[in-house]
Amino acid sequence: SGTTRPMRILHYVQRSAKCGDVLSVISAIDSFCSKVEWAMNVGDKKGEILDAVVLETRPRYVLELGTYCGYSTMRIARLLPPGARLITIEMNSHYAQVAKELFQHAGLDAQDKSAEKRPAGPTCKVELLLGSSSVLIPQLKKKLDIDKFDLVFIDHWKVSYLPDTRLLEECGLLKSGSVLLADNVTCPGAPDYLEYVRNSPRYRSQYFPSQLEYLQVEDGVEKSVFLG
Ligand SMILES: Cc1ncccc1-c1cc(O)c2nc[nH]c(=O)c2c1
Ligand SMILES: [Mg+2]
Repeated sequence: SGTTRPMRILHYVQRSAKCGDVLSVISAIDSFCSKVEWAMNVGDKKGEILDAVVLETRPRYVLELGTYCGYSTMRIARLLPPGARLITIEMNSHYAQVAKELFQHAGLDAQDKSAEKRPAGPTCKVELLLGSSSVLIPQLKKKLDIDKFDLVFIDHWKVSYLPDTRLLEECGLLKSGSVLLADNVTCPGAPDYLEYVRNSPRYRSQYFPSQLEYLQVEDGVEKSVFLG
């Protein structure tokens, strides 16, 4: 039945955002999703909290769980210094394809790591992995030569927040001071994840109240520092 929502976002951006200008791509997505059609980007309000946490953490290695159209990937990437690496995992191949095309429009040097034809080692900041986070997380050290993540942005599916966090711990991908930032802990909600990070002695957790993207509905993000 014609186009999908991610395609409509992509077409709007291609028509109205300036090539090579990541800020204009971000604001074009926000204006489309607030004026034309809602979509599950982290959005501008929670996006400002994300920005603040990225700037405060100054991460060199970032993991994002849930790329969707790449809106938060671009918000994070624009604040990272050259040499930093941002790995984003998406299990929906259509979402991943749209994200890649949005990165291209934004002039973000992004690479589809699942593609065969790629130069060895990271030549660019954003590395998009296609697949399930529970399958890919245990492969990150070996396949991508990553040791620990300084920041993890969790924004995929609420039932996966807790198991994937436990997996990150078990795979030795977190170090003392690593920051987890989880979207949607109020809406749609991730109660088991919240219970865990708020009660575990291994985390210091803080809730940032906000609103669901583009709506007047309450939501918030949870920042949890791993204590090792
Ligand atoms: C889709 C939706 N409907 C009503 C209320 C909230 C949502 C919603 C919002 C988000 O920011 C999401 N982020 C990642 N993954 C999601 O599934 C998701 C779902
Ligand atoms: Mg979200």
